[in-house]
Amino acid sequence: MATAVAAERDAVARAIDAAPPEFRPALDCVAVGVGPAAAAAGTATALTTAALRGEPYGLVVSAGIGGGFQPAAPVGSLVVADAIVAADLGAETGEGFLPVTELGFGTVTHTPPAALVRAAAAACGARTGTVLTVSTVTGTARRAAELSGRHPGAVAEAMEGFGVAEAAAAHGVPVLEVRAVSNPVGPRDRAAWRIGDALAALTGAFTRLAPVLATEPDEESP
Ligand SMILES: O=C(O)c1cccc(C(=O)CC[C@H]2O[C@@H](n3cnc4c(=O)[nH]cnc43)[C@H](O)[C@@H]2O)c1
Repeated sequence: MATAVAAERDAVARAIDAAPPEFRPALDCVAVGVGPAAAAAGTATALTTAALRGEPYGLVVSAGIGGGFQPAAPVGSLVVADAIVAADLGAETGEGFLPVTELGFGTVTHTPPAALVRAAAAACGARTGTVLTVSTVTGTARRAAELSGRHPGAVAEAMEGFGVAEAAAAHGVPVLEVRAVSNPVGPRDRAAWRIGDALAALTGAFTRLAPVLATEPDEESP
Protein backbone atom coordinates (compact mmCIF):
# COMPACT_ATOMS: atom_id res chain seq x y z
CA MET A 1 0.00 0.00 0.00
CA ALA A 2 1.56 3.27 -1.12
CA THR A 3 0.20 6.57 0.18
CA ALA A 4 1.75 10.00 -0.26
CA VAL A 5 1.84 11.14 3.35
CA ALA A 6 1.79 9.63 6.84
CA ALA A 7 -1.79 10.80 7.58
CA GLU A 8 -3.06 8.75 4.63
CA ARG A 9 -0.90 5.75 5.58
CA ASP A 10 -2.27 5.85 9.14
CA ALA A 11 -5.87 6.16 7.88
CA VAL A 12 -5.42 2.96 5.87
CA ALA A 13 -3.40 1.14 8.55
CA ARG A 14 -6.13 1.83 11.16
CA ALA A 15 -8.61 -0.10 9.03
CA ILE A 16 -6.26 -2.98 8.25
CA ASP A 17 -5.17 -3.38 11.87
CA ALA A 18 -8.81 -3.49 13.00
CA ALA A 19 -9.82 -6.21 10.51
CA PRO A 20 -10.61 -9.64 11.97
CA PRO A 21 -7.59 -11.95 11.53
CA GLU A 22 -9.31 -14.11 8.90
CA PHE A 23 -10.02 -11.00 6.78
CA ARG A 24 -6.80 -9.11 7.50
CA PRO A 25 -4.64 -8.80 4.38
CA ALA A 26 -0.86 -9.16 4.72
CA LEU A 27 -0.32 -5.56 3.77
CA ASP A 28 2.57 -3.16 4.32
CA CYS A 29 1.56 0.52 4.35
CA VAL A 30 4.29 2.90 3.15
CA ALA A 31 4.20 6.70 2.80
CA VAL A 32 6.21 7.28 -0.38
CA GLY A 33 5.98 11.04 -0.80
CA VAL A 34 3.95 13.56 -2.79
CA GLY A 35 4.02 13.54 -6.59
CA PRO A 36 4.63 10.92 -9.25
CA ALA A 37 8.44 10.89 -9.05
CA ALA A 38 8.60 10.39 -5.28
CA ALA A 39 5.81 7.82 -5.54
CA ALA A 40 7.65 5.84 -8.23
CA ALA A 41 10.96 5.94 -6.36
CA GLY A 42 9.44 5.00 -3.00
CA THR A 43 7.28 2.24 -4.43
CA ALA A 44 10.14 0.78 -6.48
CA THR A 45 12.34 0.76 -3.39
CA ALA A 46 9.68 -1.07 -1.36
CA LEU A 47 9.12 -3.60 -4.16
CA THR A 48 12.83 -4.26 -4.59
CA THR A 49 13.41 -4.59 -0.85
CA ALA A 50 10.57 -7.11 -0.55
CA ALA A 51 11.82 -9.09 -3.55
CA LEU A 52 15.38 -9.22 -2.16
CA ARG A 53 13.90 -10.45 1.15
CA GLY A 54 12.35 -13.31 -0.78
CA GLU A 55 8.84 -12.04 -0.03
CA PRO A 56 7.74 -10.24 -3.22
CA TYR A 57 4.46 -8.33 -3.20
CA GLY A 58 1.54 -9.65 -5.26
CA LEU A 59 -0.32 -6.35 -5.53
CA VAL A 60 0.44 -2.65 -5.13
CA VAL A 61 -2.31 -0.25 -4.03
CA SER A 62 -2.00 3.51 -4.49
CA ALA A 63 -4.29 5.11 -1.92
CA GLY A 64 -5.03 8.55 -0.56
CA ILE A 65 -7.10 11.67 -0.93
CA GLY A 66 -7.77 13.30 -4.28
CA GLY A 67 -9.71 15.88 -6.20
CA GLY A 68 -13.06 14.81 -7.66
CA PHE A 69 -14.37 15.91 -11.05
CA GLN A 70 -17.90 17.29 -10.62
CA PRO A 71 -20.55 16.01 -10.65
CA ALA A 72 -19.02 12.52 -11.09
CA ALA A 73 -17.22 12.31 -7.74
CA PRO A 74 -18.58 14.53 -4.96
CA VAL A 75 -16.47 15.52 -1.95
CA GLY A 76 -16.51 12.64 0.55
CA SER A 77 -17.09 9.98 -2.09
CA LEU A 78 -14.75 7.13 -3.00
CA VAL A 79 -13.19 6.30 -6.34
CA VAL A 80 -11.50 3.14 -7.61
CA ALA A 81 -9.48 3.65 -10.80
CA ASP A 82 -10.26 1.51 -13.82
CA ALA A 83 -7.48 3.41 -15.61
CA ILE A 84 -4.52 5.29 -14.13
CA VAL A 85 -3.49 8.01 -16.55
CA ALA A 86 -0.55 10.46 -16.59
CA ALA A 87 -2.44 13.57 -17.67
CA ASP A 88 0.44 15.99 -18.13
CA LEU A 89 3.18 13.71 -19.48
CA GLY A 90 3.75 14.97 -22.99
CA ALA A 91 4.28 18.12 -25.02
CA GLU A 92 2.33 21.31 -25.54
CA THR A 93 1.92 22.24 -29.18
CA GLY A 94 0.14 25.02 -31.05
CA GLU A 95 -2.62 22.49 -31.70
CA GLY A 96 -2.89 21.37 -28.09
CA PHE A 97 -1.40 18.76 -25.76
CA LEU A 98 0.29 15.63 -27.13
CA PRO A 99 0.82 12.67 -24.78
CA VAL A 100 4.29 11.06 -24.87
CA THR A 101 2.82 8.05 -26.62
CA GLU A 102 2.05 10.27 -29.61
CA LEU A 103 5.64 11.50 -29.53
CA GLY A 104 6.69 7.89 -30.01
CA PHE A 105 7.72 6.71 -26.56
CA GLY A 106 6.68 5.75 -23.08
CA THR A 107 3.23 5.00 -21.76
CA VAL A 108 0.54 7.15 -20.19
CA THR A 109 -1.97 4.53 -19.01
CA HIS A 110 -1.93 1.63 -16.60
CA THR A 111 -4.98 -0.60 -16.30
CA PRO A 112 -5.73 -2.31 -12.99
CA PRO A 113 -7.22 -5.83 -13.18
CA ALA A 114 -10.90 -5.42 -14.08
CA ALA A 115 -12.19 -8.10 -11.69
CA LEU A 116 -10.33 -6.55 -8.78
CA VAL A 117 -11.61 -3.07 -9.67
CA ARG A 118 -15.19 -4.38 -9.72
CA ALA A 119 -14.79 -6.25 -6.44
CA ALA A 120 -13.10 -3.33 -4.69
CA ALA A 121 -15.65 -0.77 -5.88
CA ALA A 122 -18.58 -2.99 -4.91
CA ALA A 123 -17.11 -3.65 -1.47
CA CYS A 124 -16.62 -0.01 -0.55
CA GLY A 125 -19.38 1.64 -2.56
CA ALA A 126 -16.97 3.52 -4.82
CA ARG A 127 -17.40 4.90 -8.29
CA THR A 128 -15.06 3.57 -10.94
CA GLY A 129 -13.42 5.63 -13.65
CA THR A 130 -10.17 7.11 -14.83
CA VAL A 131 -8.00 8.65 -12.14
CA LEU A 132 -5.60 11.20 -13.56
CA THR A 133 -2.11 11.72 -12.19
CA VAL A 134 -0.96 15.34 -12.36
CA SER A 135 2.20 17.09 -11.22
CA THR A 136 0.31 20.34 -10.69
CA VAL A 137 -2.97 20.41 -8.75
CA THR A 138 -5.72 21.82 -10.96
CA GLY A 139 -6.68 25.31 -9.77
CA THR A 140 -8.92 26.79 -12.47
CA ALA A 141 -12.21 25.90 -14.15
CA ARG A 142 -10.44 26.18 -17.51
CA ARG A 143 -7.85 23.51 -16.63
CA ALA A 144 -10.56 21.26 -15.15
CA ALA A 145 -12.57 21.55 -18.38
CA GLU A 146 -9.46 20.91 -20.49
CA LEU A 147 -8.68 17.72 -18.54
CA SER A 148 -12.30 16.53 -18.68
CA GLY A 149 -12.33 17.22 -22.42
CA ARG A 150 -9.19 15.16 -22.98
CA HIS A 151 -10.27 12.43 -20.54
CA PRO A 152 -14.08 12.08 -20.65
CA GLY A 153 -13.91 9.11 -18.27
CA ALA A 154 -12.00 11.02 -15.59
CA VAL A 155 -13.61 10.98 -12.16
CA ALA A 156 -10.68 12.16 -10.03
CA GLU A 157 -7.16 13.52 -10.06
CA ALA A 158 -4.27 13.00 -7.66
CA MET A 159 -0.49 13.12 -7.84
CA GLU A 160 0.88 9.62 -7.26
CA GLY A 161 -1.08 6.87 -9.01
CA PHE A 162 0.88 6.80 -12.24
CA GLY A 163 4.23 6.78 -10.43
CA VAL A 164 3.11 3.91 -8.20
CA ALA A 165 1.80 2.07 -11.27
CA GLU A 166 5.06 2.54 -13.19
CA ALA A 167 7.00 0.96 -10.32
CA ALA A 168 4.49 -1.90 -10.06
CA ALA A 169 4.67 -2.52 -13.82
CA ALA A 170 8.48 -2.60 -13.71
CA HIS A 171 8.15 -5.43 -11.17
CA GLY A 172 5.36 -7.20 -13.06
CA VAL A 173 2.92 -6.64 -10.19
CA PRO A 174 -0.73 -5.53 -10.66
CA VAL A 175 -1.84 -2.16 -9.34
CA LEU A 176 -5.01 -0.69 -7.85
CA GLU A 177 -5.75 2.98 -7.03
CA VAL A 178 -8.29 4.06 -4.40
CA ARG A 179 -9.04 7.73 -3.67
CA ALA A 180 -11.27 9.48 -1.16
CA VAL A 181 -12.36 12.83 -2.55
CA SER A 182 -11.22 15.76 -0.38
CA ASN A 183 -11.95 18.63 -2.79
CA PRO A 184 -13.56 19.36 -6.13
CA VAL A 185 -11.28 19.66 -9.17
CA GLY A 186 -11.59 23.27 -10.27
CA PRO A 187 -11.00 26.81 -9.04
CA ARG A 188 -8.67 26.84 -6.04
CA ASP A 189 -10.66 27.15 -2.81
CA ARG A 190 -8.80 25.93 0.26
CA ALA A 191 -11.88 26.55 2.43
CA ALA A 192 -13.68 23.83 0.44
CA TRP A 193 -11.20 21.07 1.28
CA ARG A 194 -12.50 18.34 3.54
CA ILE A 195 -9.27 16.50 4.32
CA GLY A 196 -10.42 15.11 7.69
CA ASP A 197 -13.63 13.77 6.15
CA ALA A 198 -11.68 12.25 3.25
CA LEU A 199 -9.24 10.53 5.61
CA ALA A 200 -12.20 9.11 7.56
CA ALA A 201 -13.71 7.92 4.28
CA LEU A 202 -10.39 6.27 3.43
CA THR A 203 -10.46 4.36 6.73
CA GLY A 204 -14.06 3.34 6.02
CA ALA A 205 -13.12 2.22 2.53
CA PHE A 206 -10.28 0.00 3.70
CA THR A 207 -12.41 -1.46 6.49
CA ARG A 208 -14.67 -2.79 3.72
CA LEU A 209 -11.80 -3.53 1.32
CA ALA A 210 -9.81 -5.65 3.78
CA PRO A 211 -11.64 -8.93 2.96
CA VAL A 212 -11.25 -8.26 -0.78
CA LEU A 213 -7.52 -7.63 -0.43
CA ALA A 214 -7.16 -10.68 1.81
CA THR A 215 -8.50 -12.90 -0.97
CA GLU A 216 -5.92 -14.70 -3.07
CA PRO A 217 -6.12 -13.48 -6.71
CA ASP A 218 -6.94 -16.96 -8.04
CA GLU A 219 -9.91 -17.18 -5.64
CA GLU A 220 -11.51 -14.22 -7.40
CA SER A 221 -14.23 -14.54 -9.97
CA PRO A 222 -13.10 -13.43 -13.47
O1 LIG B 1 -2.90 24.36 -2.76
C1 LIG B 1 -3.88 23.91 -3.34
O2 LIG B 1 -4.70 24.59 -3.96
C2 LIG B 1 -4.12 22.44 -3.28
C3 LIG B 1 -5.34 21.91 -3.67
C4 LIG B 1 -5.59 20.54 -3.55
C5 LIG B 1 -4.58 19.70 -3.06
C6 LIG B 1 -3.36 20.27 -2.70
C7 LIG B 1 -2.29 19.45 -2.18
O3 LIG B 1 -1.19 19.90 -2.02
C8 LIG B 1 -2.59 18.03 -1.88
C9 LIG B 1 -1.68 17.15 -2.61
C10 LIG B 1 -1.84 15.72 -2.14
O4 LIG B 1 -3.19 15.33 -2.02
C11 LIG B 1 -3.64 14.68 -3.19
N1 LIG B 1 -4.66 15.57 -3.77
C12 LIG B 1 -5.74 15.98 -3.08
N2 LIG B 1 -6.53 16.73 -3.83
C13 LIG B 1 -5.94 16.84 -5.04
C14 LIG B 1 -6.31 17.50 -6.24
O5 LIG B 1 -7.35 18.16 -6.37
N3 LIG B 1 -5.44 17.38 -7.29
C15 LIG B 1 -4.30 16.66 -7.19
N4 LIG B 1 -3.94 16.02 -6.06
C16 LIG B 1 -4.74 16.09 -5.00
C17 LIG B 1 -2.39 14.44 -4.04
O6 LIG B 1 -2.34 13.10 -4.46
C18 LIG B 1 -1.23 14.77 -3.13
O7 LIG B 1 -0.77 13.65 -2.43
C19 LIG B 1 -3.11 21.62 -2.82
